[in-house]
Amino acid sequence: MTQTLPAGLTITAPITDAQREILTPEALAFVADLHRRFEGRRRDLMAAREARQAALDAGALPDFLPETQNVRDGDWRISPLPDDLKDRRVEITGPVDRKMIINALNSGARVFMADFEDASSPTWANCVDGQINLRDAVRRTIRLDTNGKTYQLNQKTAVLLVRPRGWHLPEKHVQVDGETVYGALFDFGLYVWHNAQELLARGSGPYFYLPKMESHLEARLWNDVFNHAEETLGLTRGTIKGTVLIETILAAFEMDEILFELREHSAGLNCGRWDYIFSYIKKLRTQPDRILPDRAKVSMAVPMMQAYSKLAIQTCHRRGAPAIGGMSAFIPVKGDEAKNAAAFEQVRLDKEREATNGHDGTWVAHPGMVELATEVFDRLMPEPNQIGSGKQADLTVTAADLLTPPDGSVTEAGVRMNVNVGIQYLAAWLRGSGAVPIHNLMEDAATAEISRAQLWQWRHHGVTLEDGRPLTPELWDELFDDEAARLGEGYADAARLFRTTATGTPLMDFLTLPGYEALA
Ligand SMILES: CC(=O)SCCNC(=O)CCNC(=O)[C@H](O)C(C)(C)COP(=O)(O)OP(=O)(O)OC[C@H]1O[C@@H](n2cnc3c(N)ncnc32)[C@H](O)[C@@H]1OP(=O)(O)O
Ligand SMILES: O=CC(=O)O
Ligand SMILES: [Mg+2]
Repeated sequence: MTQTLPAGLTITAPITDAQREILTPEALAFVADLHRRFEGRRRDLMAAREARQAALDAGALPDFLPETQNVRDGDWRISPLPDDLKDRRVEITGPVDRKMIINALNSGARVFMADFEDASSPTWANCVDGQINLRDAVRRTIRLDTNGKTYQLNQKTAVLLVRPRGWHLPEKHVQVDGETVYGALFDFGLYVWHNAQELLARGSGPYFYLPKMESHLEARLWNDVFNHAEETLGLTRGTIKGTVLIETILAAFEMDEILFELREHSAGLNCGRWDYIFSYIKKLRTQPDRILPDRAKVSMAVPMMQAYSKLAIQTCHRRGAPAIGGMSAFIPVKGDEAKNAAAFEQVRLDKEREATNGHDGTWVAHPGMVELATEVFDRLMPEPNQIGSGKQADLTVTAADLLTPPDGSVTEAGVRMNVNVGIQYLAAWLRGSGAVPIHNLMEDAATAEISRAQLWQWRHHGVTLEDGRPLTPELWDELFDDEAARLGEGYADAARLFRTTATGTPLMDFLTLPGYEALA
């Protein structure tokens, strides 16, 4: 069977019969229309990111924007939340793999975020088969027979949210009028085209998580995309809902503005703590007084991360919006009772901190953590959410609170750990797996980004290690090469790529961009 493509659109990848059901001429025409309308603005916004980075490289610091003071001072609220997004106490996340989708929807969590972003390696097969899986999940026909086991949906399942790729990631297999289509519009467009009406008929809606934004103008672009999609698909204005991940240091200064831009479409904010740390390092990379200690020491308990989380809670609640917490990397440990108990204890402490601060829900990485997180939020959040709780209402967060790095040193073990985990993760990503357990922790693209950005920052500034030795380029090379050698020849390609992303000048924007060139 040959594929009829809309005028001007080409696909440079093989298409299976099953994928043809997603890549229909009508759905692709919708994607092409989104591209033609919005690609110019996307490109301008990426150029604005570069200009902002140049100012930060020259020594500027992020601050609250003077030109949007009226938005911060104004008395407005987001549109009322749909019923199925009022109580989001526990949200599980995972890649768009068929088994994971079924397991996550059955996990007992209130919400499942199906991820085309940090947890997915964006191979063509992952991206398009992920859409097949989501279509079947929405229609409740999803089923998998594997290893002698049948997977299908329980009667009661989680509410489905989808995270498309960020504004920066191309979908290299699709061109419109000779230009590459970007992943955000491809993932969003296909999902909303195939599922919006079906979701509404089933009492839910087209709901999204929006990643990695750096300004309210990027949120405005998503809002305009939503408006246009609603008009095209005959949906009532405000049907599409987006929860924005505050996971860049710049977005932390524009939380009110982001909610305002999306106010008809907003379902709140989330603290994407991993990319937030990556963004802090990346944006302030040239500034010697902003060096972070070992990755493991930048926990949610440190002042700068507490300021970020509490500001998200205060901002959201003032606007009638939920403030969802973030992800703890701990997952159940098989075959070691003590380590397993310690992992559960870490998650319990993290979720208790979030619920006590006033978050309206949290993320877990594994079905084994759903019960624990639910118990914590049931105990500390008796209402469906904490929007009216008044928690953090009197808080004052300054720019310095968000920008002051935590105390703590850089150690040889910290350098080695970043190299080891970064290479292992990248090797898995290059093989098509975007989320993997490493040293009993869940790791995804954001881990690798933090790791290589730290390695770059520590090398660039020649930090002094805790034991007094300066991290010279020679010592850095020695530690890197030693860790890479320990992993063995099977990791050579990943090690080479990881090294480039941890040393190139200036620091590369995203390791997934050069990585994507190597993906099928
Ligand atoms: C920074 C951020 O962006 S965080 C958000 C993005 N990251 C993620 O979403 C990562 C989510 N987590 C995962 O992908 C997985 O937990 C992993 C890859 C880390 C570990 O997965 P596994 O190696 O399969 O773990 P494990 O063997 O313990 O799994 C046991 C069962 O739970 C299932 N499972 C594990 N994690 C999940 C999940 N997040 N969603 C659904 N099912 C899951 C497995 O499929 C397996 O099912 P089975 O018994 O039917 O075969
Ligand atoms: O996407 C979530 C994060 O922490 O990064
Ligand atoms: Mg992230």
